[in-house]
Amino acid sequence: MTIVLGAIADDFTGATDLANNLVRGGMRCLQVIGVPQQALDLANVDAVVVALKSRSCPPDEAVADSLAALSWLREQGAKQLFFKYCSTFDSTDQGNIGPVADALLDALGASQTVMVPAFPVNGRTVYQGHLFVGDRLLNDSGMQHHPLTPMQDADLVRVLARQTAHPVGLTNRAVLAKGADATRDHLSALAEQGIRHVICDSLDEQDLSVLAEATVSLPLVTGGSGLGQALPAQYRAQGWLDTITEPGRLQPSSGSSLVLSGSCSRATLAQVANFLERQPEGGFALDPLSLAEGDKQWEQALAFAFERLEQNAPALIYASADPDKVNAAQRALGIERAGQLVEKALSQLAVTLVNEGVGRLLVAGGETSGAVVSALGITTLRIGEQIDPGVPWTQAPWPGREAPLSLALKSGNFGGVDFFTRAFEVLA
Ligand SMILES: Nc1ncnc2c1ncn2[C@@H]1O[C@H](COP(=O)(O)OP(=O)(O)O)[C@@H](O)[C@H]1O
Ligand SMILES: O=C(O)[C@@H](O)C(=O)COP(=O)(O)O
Repeated sequence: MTIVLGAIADDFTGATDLANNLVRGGMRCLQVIGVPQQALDLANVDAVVVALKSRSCPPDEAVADSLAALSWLREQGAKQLFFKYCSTFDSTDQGNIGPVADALLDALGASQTVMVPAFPVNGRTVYQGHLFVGDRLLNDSGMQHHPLTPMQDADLVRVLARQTAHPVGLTNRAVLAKGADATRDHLSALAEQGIRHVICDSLDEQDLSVLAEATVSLPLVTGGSGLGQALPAQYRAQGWLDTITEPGRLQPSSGSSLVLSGSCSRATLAQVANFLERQPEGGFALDPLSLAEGDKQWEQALAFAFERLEQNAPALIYASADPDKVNAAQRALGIERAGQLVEKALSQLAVTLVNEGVGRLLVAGGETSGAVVSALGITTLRIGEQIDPGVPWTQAPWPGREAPLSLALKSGNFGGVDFFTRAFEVLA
């Protein structure tokens, strides 16, 4: 038995986002954390998403990890490979989207791939190569203040050109409007001119469906989870998939509820504020400057969580802060150290509190989720019910416990304003 799609996601929330959309497209999908070290039973699996933490690490590391994932996915017989990055194209001039895409193309011996970040249901669209978040250009959407990958240019052709030595082209909406055959011809014409990376416009699901049809035969596609939802129909049309699978039901969850947030994105800041409005006693703020001074604040956070959990009330522990506060911490500590202090504190809280009975854990932020899930030692995730577009509940087996651990990994900018409350209602 071989899989149809093998995906490499550059962060953990992005991986669950893609897995969720593949499931919604009717595929049986398993998410694995890093390259599996043991053989997996993939008999009933159509797609595997390998979650990496390769978005913000040095480009060499991102390339090495992505190539290891590629090699494992090819061993599983994947017919098509998908490099999943953020729908807001999170990257820097050094990478990692360009270097990873180049390395994957080289390893596959392929000459061209498409770049399709759009996720229209969550407001991410691309027009004339420019990325919009809702009605704002990317560089005016809040993403210009991202702590690790500030996005200060919405022109993706220009952004990607700074990350690769190869030519970057554009397939715009006028081409897509002519349909899949015309789009395929356009891509071939660009390939003949040596254009290796093609940024693709997409305004809606119809555009994504045209792109999926035009690219189903490419060895490698890249982008956001919007394309992921459109591809399964094409795999069915190719005869590679013959069933439509309903999204799986997870086992009933049990245990206390905890939210850990290291995301400073606009949506998360509003979700933190909304939770605190509803439960003024329910939150504890971490500050990297205090964490740098020693263990005192971490111990206070732990004591706070224990108190809440004893009262059977959900606890929110967050480092999420507005750009001024983040900048001040980064100036004092350096960008990397500020982030690491937060990630370490939240991960250690997760490990201690899950071992003490937390059974429903919501983590906000991609890097943060990577740190927390890795510290928990989780290796596979089953995908369950969607809370909001791009964010499903997932489950991981938890040794010594009958019920698995229920885990929601929320991308920074995803989810409605009441997400931290409603997520647990969905689970109930
Ligand atoms: N108050 C803060 N000051 C500086 N850095 C922070 C602060 N809070 C969180 N961070 C760091 O910012 C980064 C946020 O990234 P991430 O978790 O991917 O969130 P998002 O999904 O919103 O991008 C993490 O590395 C986190 O540790
Ligand atoms: O494509 C997306 O927007 C998400 O799947 C994603 O990758 C978000 O990353 P974070 O905002 O860093 O969680």
